[in-house]
Amino acid sequence: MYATPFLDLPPLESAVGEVALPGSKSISNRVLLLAALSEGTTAVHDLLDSDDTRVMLDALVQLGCGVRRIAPGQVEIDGLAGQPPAVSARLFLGNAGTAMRPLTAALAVLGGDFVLEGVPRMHERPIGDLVDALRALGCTIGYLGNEGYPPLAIGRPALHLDAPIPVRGDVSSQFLTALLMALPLVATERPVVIEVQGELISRPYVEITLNLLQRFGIAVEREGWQRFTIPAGSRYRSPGKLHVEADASSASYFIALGAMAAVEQPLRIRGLGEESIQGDIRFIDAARQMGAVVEGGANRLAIRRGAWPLKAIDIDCNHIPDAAMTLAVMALFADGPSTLRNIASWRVKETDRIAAMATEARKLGATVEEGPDWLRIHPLPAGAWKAATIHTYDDHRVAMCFSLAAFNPDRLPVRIEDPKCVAKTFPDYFETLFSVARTATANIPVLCIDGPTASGKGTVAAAVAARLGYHFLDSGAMYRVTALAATRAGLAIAPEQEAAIAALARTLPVRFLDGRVLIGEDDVTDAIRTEEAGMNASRVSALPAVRDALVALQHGFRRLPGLVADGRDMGTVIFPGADLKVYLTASAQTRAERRHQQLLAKGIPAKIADLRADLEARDLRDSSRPVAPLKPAQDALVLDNSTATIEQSVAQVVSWWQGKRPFGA
Ligand SMILES: Nc1ncnc2c1ncn2[C@@H]1O[C@H](COP(=O)(O)OP(=O)(O)O)[C@@H](O)[C@H]1O
Ligand SMILES: Nc1ccn([C@@H]2O[C@H](COP(=O)(O)OP(=O)(O)O)[C@@H](O)[C@H]2O)c(=O)n1
Repeated sequence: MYATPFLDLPPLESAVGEVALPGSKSISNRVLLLAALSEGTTAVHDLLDSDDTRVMLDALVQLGCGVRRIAPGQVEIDGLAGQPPAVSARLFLGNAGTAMRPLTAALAVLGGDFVLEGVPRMHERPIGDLVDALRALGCTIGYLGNEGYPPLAIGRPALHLDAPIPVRGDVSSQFLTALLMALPLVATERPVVIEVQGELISRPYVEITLNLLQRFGIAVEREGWQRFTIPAGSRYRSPGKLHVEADASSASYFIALGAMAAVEQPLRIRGLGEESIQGDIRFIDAARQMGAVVEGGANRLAIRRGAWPLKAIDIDCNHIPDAAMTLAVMALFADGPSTLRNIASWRVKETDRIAAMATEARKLGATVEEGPDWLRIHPLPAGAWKAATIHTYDDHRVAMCFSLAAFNPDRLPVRIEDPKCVAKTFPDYFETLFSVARTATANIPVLCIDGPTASGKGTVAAAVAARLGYHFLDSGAMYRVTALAATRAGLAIAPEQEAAIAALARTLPVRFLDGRVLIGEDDVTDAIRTEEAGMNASRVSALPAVRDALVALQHGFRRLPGLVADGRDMGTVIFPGADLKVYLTASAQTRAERRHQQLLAKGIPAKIADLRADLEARDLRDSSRPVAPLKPAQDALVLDNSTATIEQSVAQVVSWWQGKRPFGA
């Protein structure tokens, strides 16, 4: 996950390969609650690991449920068989509508002393229609903030279930889902009837609910989409084991990606097929209308670009409310204006999604018209795109949708603010995107930090990389590893052994893993950091054939979404076209003192004067060698940080970087 303030997506050109998607959020949270309400233990496989499922699991633990995390994506839940042993709890449900609504209903009919609350946005998402329905059947629910919105206080009910229970269906289908999941708990002696008032929106989500209720032993009788009867004698029983399908809404971004960018080979999706029980699988039909070529199997999909530009679409989105947001960005690549209709529910989601999509698409240069329940997006021709900073409103779908704008024909980058908001349903969304997206190497930004030893290059470069979400290349480590491997192989670090050391360097099984450096399985992180290893590295690095041998390895670090490279010749030789080159330096005395501190911290005694003499010798060798000598690139910005702190140096480099980006303020 990218926990950076923003993530810059370089211009992307095509997509190829296969993705495995996280489990469905809708199925995951329903299954967790149903398992909790059942008799017996349920083993849930392929569960989505995200913010929304985490708050649900935490709530179930607080309610006294046995929850065992067996492996990533696998939990076991001991059902409460309808009676929460905890009679009072204060549950924090984040921004998860799929936790708030069903838990409200279930706890209100079971009764107790509960408070249900969430993040500020959750307290702006209406729940009044569900509360009205629950109060009508005798539940005790109070509003702790604004009337009609969470947080809620739940007390003990005096239930009367003889008359049909009315619930509005035209604001959120989650109200009906909540009642359908709660009422089997009290339909023991007589049937319970629910009547939907108004047109039921988002029906496919109700179908998921009915399908899962069935698996947990509850056969709801349905008359049209207006009347639902929970039969007398209903009792939740665990199905034992249950697999969660991959999330069809998450798949929409990759279906769109295939339609836009899988030109030669199809893009493949695992864990989801055309027969999915999730309504958003019908996004496939919309994508096909826009020109995608989609082939589906039982548990896989393959998507290719068909029509290009995409074909404009005019579509009622009631059946695919979440995935339809993806169409809004695809519409920018269409052959005419596209209209998305019947999307009033977007206004009460994580944010007002109609306003959000319109505002952000306009930043890209698009013409967008919006109404109370519709959106019309005009295509954005080549030459008219702008490099935009996309605000994401703590809404995972806004972030994921707009990532597709990186495929714009003007080859402009797109900045996504707060990229970690995708954690709600798809924590590794951007990593998954980068695993299949392709672009010319020249499009991948590089920031170089070169300079003499102990100037702070490594420290500053790693911090800048972390701030930007970029990869980090510590090129010095490669020379250090090569020198160590040569010494261990009994090779003298001298010109006579140049060819042999170069051959060794070319096939060295070196790996960089979470700050550790490995040769094969051998962890050499500490061994390469001694002063002696630094001096040997300096010697080995003066051998031209060795430098040559390490070029490809260094170029290999230039991967999406970008690279910060630290060394001596990053800006002069390895990445001469880098977007920003910084030459970081400090006085010899300051650098010797820093090294001294560094060694002391490791418990290694040293004298500042000796260290200074050593580093001056190293500077001299590094800067006087004929091949790739240490010197600032002509277009480098020099930063003498003798009197600056690490944080000040990092801030200066990031600020220079921002100045080079096309996003404006
Ligand atoms: N601006 C700075 N002010 C104070 N100490 C610094 C500064 N920059 C780096 N250091 C410290 O100096 C030491 C050497 O930094 P390092 O990043 O290893 O340098 P290099 O990679 O250039 O050899 C580290 O212990 C680091 O924490
Ligand atoms: N791009 C690079 C990086 C390091 N080197 C050499 O490798 C040695 C060790 O590099 P390093 O960056 O780990 O060293 P420090 O600056 O941390 O002391 C340097 O003294 C350089 O001689 C190089 O020649 N080219």
